[in-house]
Amino acid sequence: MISHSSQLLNESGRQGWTALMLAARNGHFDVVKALLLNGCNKDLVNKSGQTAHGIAKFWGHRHIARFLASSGDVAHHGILPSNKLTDIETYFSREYLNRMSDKRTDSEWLSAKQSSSETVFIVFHNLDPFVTAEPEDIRPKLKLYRFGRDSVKEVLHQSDTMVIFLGVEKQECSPSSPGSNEDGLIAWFALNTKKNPTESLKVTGSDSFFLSGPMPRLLMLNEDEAGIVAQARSVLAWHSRYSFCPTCGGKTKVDEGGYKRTCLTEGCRSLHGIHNTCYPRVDPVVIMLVLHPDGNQCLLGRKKAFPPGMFSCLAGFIEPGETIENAVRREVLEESGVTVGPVQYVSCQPWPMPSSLMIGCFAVAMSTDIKVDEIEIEDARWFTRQEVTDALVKGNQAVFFMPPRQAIAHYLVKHWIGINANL
Ligand SMILES: NC(=O)C1=CN([C@@H]2O[C@H](COP(=O)(O)OP(=O)(O)OC[C@H]3O[C@@H](n4cnc5c(N)ncnc54)[C@H](O)[C@@H]3O)[C@@H](O)[C@H]2O)C=CC1
Ligand SMILES: [Mg+2]
Ligand SMILES: [Mg+2]
Ligand SMILES: [Mg+2]
Ligand SMILES: [Zn+2]
Repeated sequence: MISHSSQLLNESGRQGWTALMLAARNGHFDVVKALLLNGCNKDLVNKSGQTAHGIAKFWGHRHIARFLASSGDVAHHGILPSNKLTDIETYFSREYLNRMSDKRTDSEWLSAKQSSSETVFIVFHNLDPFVTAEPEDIRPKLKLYRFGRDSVKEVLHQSDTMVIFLGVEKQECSPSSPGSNEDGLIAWFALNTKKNPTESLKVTGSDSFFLSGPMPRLLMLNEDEAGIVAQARSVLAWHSRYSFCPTCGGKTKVDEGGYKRTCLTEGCRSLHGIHNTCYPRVDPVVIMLVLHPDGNQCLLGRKKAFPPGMFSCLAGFIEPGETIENAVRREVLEESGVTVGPVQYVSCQPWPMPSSLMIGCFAVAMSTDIKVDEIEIEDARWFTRQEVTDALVKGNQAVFFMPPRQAIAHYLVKHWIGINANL
């Protein structure tokens, strides 16, 4: 019945009795549990002013009364939005290319693509991408400069240039032109150099440059290309930081289109079996919007390094051997002193500075007193729905402001407000 007519969950009959009250009255423990798990409201009262908890106590079903009193965890799920979220796209997350990982070991195919005139090369210098400002916009949007084989020829042959294979354009982005090249696939590669390569690059048009410094300028790309930069920059950053074998300190060579580094020292342990030290890394981070038990406030904090006036969701690195849910609970407790019950995953975002994966969650607070950890953050406060709405709408004009729309923290807050717009 619950799955067919979930609207009946909190329906009441004569004298305001709900299904939960009847289950509590008659001692049906499993029914009480199932109803709560499905999000039924345990705080409703009947016409005699009794809650399900009061009824269970009155009729001597002590285990049910205890469960109803302590089942904050289950009951608080009511504060979370329903699970029916559509697949959510964040900045840096769009997959414009098909990664074609099976081609990474096909060195013949890779070198054929590198010398094909249709292949696209994007160029980084010390991890800063080469971009072009699109002049027609008032606030210029940046586009990656797409080089052809001949324009990067010199750079490609420099000894300090790292080359990685990114993938091929999805067929829907580029209708293949048969005959021009064998499989009709347009491959993309990314290059990174230590020395400024501007002089040896062949650039047409003006207003093209290396976009220096990751933040906030990496947030000015168009959405298709933000995803390409997320992939390229993280892998290139890995190469620039892990040039030697982490196991023995020996020299390594680049394999698999830039997705692997193999140690050149004979007998090195990293050559036997599979070792994560040989592959690009991703650091998982939880970022969470903690919701007050009243459902109408959320917890935001300030790191010392934030610009004055900015508040954001709490965040922290997941530790080895830890689940997403437990990392959320630990980081929130460490940074704000607030204890967290239910945690719900919402959406995630690659964050290529250098290679985090921001895992965005909603979480429900079980306590509300704040005790700020003074080292990692300098302030944390409960903000009302109205205050965060103002911050989103008025931007810098509000009492405080939040990270820009491209950041998942912004998205989580906006999503929470949107879901509960009727409250
Ligand atoms: N706090 C926020 O609102 C936001 C944070 N972020 C990003 O989320 C990430 C994690 O957030 P934090 O609050 O800084 O984490 P955090 O709360 O875990 O504290 C950071 C500390 O953790 C340690 N740490 C553990 N593993 C680490 C690793 N793999 N890399 C670097 N440091 C590590 C370091 O001592 C570092 O100072 C950062 O990259 C930050 O830029 C992004 C958006 C918003
Ligand atoms: Mg922390
Ligand atoms: Mg933190
Ligand atoms: Mg931490
Ligand atoms: Zn080694």
